[in-house]
Amino acid sequence: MLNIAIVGASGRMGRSITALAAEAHDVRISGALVRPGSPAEGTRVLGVERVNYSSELSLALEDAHVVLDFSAPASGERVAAYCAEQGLPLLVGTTGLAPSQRAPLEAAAAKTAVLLAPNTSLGVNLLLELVRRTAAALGEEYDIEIFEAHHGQKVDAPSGTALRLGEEAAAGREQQLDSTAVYQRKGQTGHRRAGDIGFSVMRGGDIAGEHTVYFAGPGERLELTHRASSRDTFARGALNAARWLLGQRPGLYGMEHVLGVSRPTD
Ligand SMILES: NC(=O)C1=CN([C@@H]2O[C@H](COP(=O)(O)OP(=O)(O)OC[C@H]3O[C@@H](n4cnc5c(N)ncnc54)[C@H](OP(=O)(O)O)[C@@H]3O)[C@@H](O)[C@H]2O)C=CC1
Ligand SMILES: O=C(O)C1=N[C@H](C(=O)O)C[C@H](O)C1
Repeated sequence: MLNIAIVGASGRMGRSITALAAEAHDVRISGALVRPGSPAEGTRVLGVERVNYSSELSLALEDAHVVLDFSAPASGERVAAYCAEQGLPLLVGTTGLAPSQRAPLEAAAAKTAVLLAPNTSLGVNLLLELVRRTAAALGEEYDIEIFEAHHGQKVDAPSGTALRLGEEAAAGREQQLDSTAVYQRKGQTGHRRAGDIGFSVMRGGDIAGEHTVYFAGPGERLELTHRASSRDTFARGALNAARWLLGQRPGLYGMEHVLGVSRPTD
């Protein structure tokens, strides 16, 4: 039985993972890290088991074989440092990480397996590969724009997935996203600069997650879209990643390693 501890267990993703884990025969939720003072703190009965929902890392993660973090950027460093110290494999699904919040996660990978996955769905991870190849094949004559739509409770923008799609598109053109990304347009913007990668964002309702990459060229437009119809698709991917993480050597991984999707730069 694979013991999984969740950071962010009472959130939307945490609840979805907990529900799917209850249906699986090979995994169980062994603990959950919650914020100090959270109403979720205490002992919960999950199925026939009593599970610690604690703000103490050592209690929340004590029986874990793998840790899944779907919470907020602020908790990442503390969790990653503890996982590194204990040699506990860690999946970070949280998005909206600033570079200074990502660095401690990368540092933890020297001591344990760390999987950074802004999107754990199978479809999006195939889309990343398609986008890189399409950008490489079409070149700069085709303008790239990325659109994403999510529910109104999402707190970061653009989504972590949209940013990864942008990185793949830029890499397909042998460029860096930092030097090509355009996140806002308003007023007298002037002509579109060749090579720009533009982002636009919609928030509303209960949209689980939608991403489209447009390649707009002379006389035609290619659109590659992924639509998640349920959060369960991310939860299923997270459980599969947890199964894969068990026994992995220390290092920094992505979903491409879990899914066996090759990347030209690997
Ligand atoms: N990788 C993927 O495939 C996916 C990633 N995500 C990402 O996962 C993250 C969570 O999304 P979602 O579940 O919708 O968000 P929610 O806001 O529903 O849940 C976040 C949870 O994290 C908890 N939390 C916040 N800060 C801390 C902390 N410092 N320590 C412990 N727990 C904390 C919150 O607790 P409290 O309720 O007390 O505030 C809450 O339970 C987001 O970054 C989102 O973008 C989402 C879907 C898929
Ligand atoms: O917050 C969400 O809901 C989601 N966040 C992830 C992201 O920012 O890319 C993944 C998914 O699209 C849902």
